[in-house]
Amino acid sequence: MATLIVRGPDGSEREVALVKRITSVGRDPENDVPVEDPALPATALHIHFDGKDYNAAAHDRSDMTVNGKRRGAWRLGPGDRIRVAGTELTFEAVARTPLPSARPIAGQRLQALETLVRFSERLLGATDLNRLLDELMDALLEVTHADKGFLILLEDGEMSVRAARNVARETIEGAVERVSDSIIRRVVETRRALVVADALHDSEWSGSTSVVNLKLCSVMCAPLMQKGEVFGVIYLGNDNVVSLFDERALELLAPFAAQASLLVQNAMLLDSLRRENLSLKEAVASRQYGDLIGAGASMREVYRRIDKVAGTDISVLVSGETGTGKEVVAREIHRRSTRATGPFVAVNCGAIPEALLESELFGHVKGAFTGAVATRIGKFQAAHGGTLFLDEIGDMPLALQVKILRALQDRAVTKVGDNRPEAVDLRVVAATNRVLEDEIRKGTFREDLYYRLNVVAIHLPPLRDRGEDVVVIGKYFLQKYAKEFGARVRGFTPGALVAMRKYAWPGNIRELENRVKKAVVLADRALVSAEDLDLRPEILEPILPLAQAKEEFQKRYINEVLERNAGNRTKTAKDLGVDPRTVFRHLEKLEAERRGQVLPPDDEETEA
Ligand SMILES: Nc1ncnc2c1ncn2[C@@H]1O[C@H](COP(=O)(O)OP(=O)(O)OP(=O)(O)O)[C@@H](O)[C@H]1O
Repeated sequence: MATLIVRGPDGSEREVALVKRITSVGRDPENDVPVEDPALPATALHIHFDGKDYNAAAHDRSDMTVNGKRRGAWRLGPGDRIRVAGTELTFEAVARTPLPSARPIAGQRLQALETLVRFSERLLGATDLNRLLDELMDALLEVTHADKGFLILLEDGEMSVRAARNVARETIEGAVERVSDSIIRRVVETRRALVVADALHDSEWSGSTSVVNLKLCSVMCAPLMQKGEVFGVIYLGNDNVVSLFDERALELLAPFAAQASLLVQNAMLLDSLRRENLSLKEAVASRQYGDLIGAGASMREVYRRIDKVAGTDISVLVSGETGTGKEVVAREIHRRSTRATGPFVAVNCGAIPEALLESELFGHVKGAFTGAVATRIGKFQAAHGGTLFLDEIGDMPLALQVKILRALQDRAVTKVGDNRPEAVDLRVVAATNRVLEDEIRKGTFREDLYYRLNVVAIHLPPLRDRGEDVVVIGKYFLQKYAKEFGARVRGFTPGALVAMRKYAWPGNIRELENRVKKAVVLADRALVSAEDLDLRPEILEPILPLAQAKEEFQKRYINEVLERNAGNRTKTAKDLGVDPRTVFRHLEKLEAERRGQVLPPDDEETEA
């Protein structure tokens, strides 16, 4: 490294290393080389290093001589003597005495640790990964005195510059092209930090992209590691000072990089969770209708019907297998109706013993039967001004069906043991998982009541026929219960998603909810697996006779294509390369199945 021997007018002598690109000499203490010489101008000259040579230039026409001759500017060679006023400077291409480190490291370790603690504290409040990384780089520039810093992450083998900062705490534009570089490659390959003292003159690195593009003199690069793997690097440089970094500076950087690795990994995990959360929220929001989640064609048809009937007082009959959301639909109708501020009263007709059902529905007067110690109103009166939800209406005994029909026709009910009818103003939504038409045929359900309740029918498809909705609803429950139980679970494994799509879900959404809830409580990993959901291969794919398996597949496949085509039968037939009558026939069969009927086999099927 080049040096200047500085001799003052009093004969004192000292050696100064030329570590900067431009070194100023003068009387003013602000200069890089201040000299106590009253005759010397405030700044007398500059020595400029152009990457190859050192050039002296007189400042403001000051009287400068080199080797006894007056010069305005001069390319310096070994032993050249510069004189201004009473000061003499001798240029040496190499240091005469070993120089102390360019920057004293003592005390910096403490400063670095303090900065690290401050940074860690900031992490606790950090909400955004990009800002956090910028803060990390700013802290590192402060500690190491680098004037440029880059945090580069390796994602899927690709380098991406996640933070690029200069001392002014500004983002360096176009950083990717500037640093994609052999120095980084070396650090990634060796997994070891690297210091380059005088990069412009180091034959190994002087051609590297970053050194050329950023005109770097000093470079220090350390890996960010997790479980022995490099996932990024911290790259620091200075374009002004050579030999800024040495082994001791590396020692300073090492704990910082180790801690930063943890912090960055954590922050990245948090960031990905936040992003996943947000996209799930968006997905749920775009697939949500009140408390109902799902946006497949069949559910969109359900929403359309709810929209149509909600504002009226029309009776609605909701049908669907157990756990498909019939009560949620009833509540949604109520919530969107003009009765929303009134009560919503649910009665499970199948769960109440027959002897108690009448009094439960219509109330009783004191002494009406043994145990009737006080007069009580029934569910009909409780629902006055609101909506009465009659769940499992198919389980209602015939005798009571007559009374319900009368109450709905007369808009009045009479308590058990009383003979004074009371007016009630309510809307009825009934639900059933039975096929009521069959019950009528069997004589267990009254046709007149059926028509009274079934002014508009809403059918809820089973979960297995709702396509991708099963995943969206599953993720919604996962998120909900992870939050409720403070669990660290953040998603499903790909295997779990496949299993969820394959499984038949006999208990529908209630079963999905229960399985996910249990998995969230018990899971000890971030991702819930098919095993956590108790979806073992044997319950996913029961072995069927080939003909039945073919039929099942065909049914599912046509449903899927129909779903993709938003229910358009002609397009579905065209896509499947079949006659439209095949699709119509398929839908007829589904409808018959829903009613529990069996259609005669087609010619095609008979042949098969
Ligand atoms: N589309 C949906 N999105 C989110 N949650 C749903 C959806 N459908 C149903 N659920 C939830 O599934 C569970 C079962 O729903 P609900 O009780 O309404 O079903 P049901 O058809 O009335 O059942 P049952 O016939 O057994 O009375 C509830 O916890 C409900 O909140």
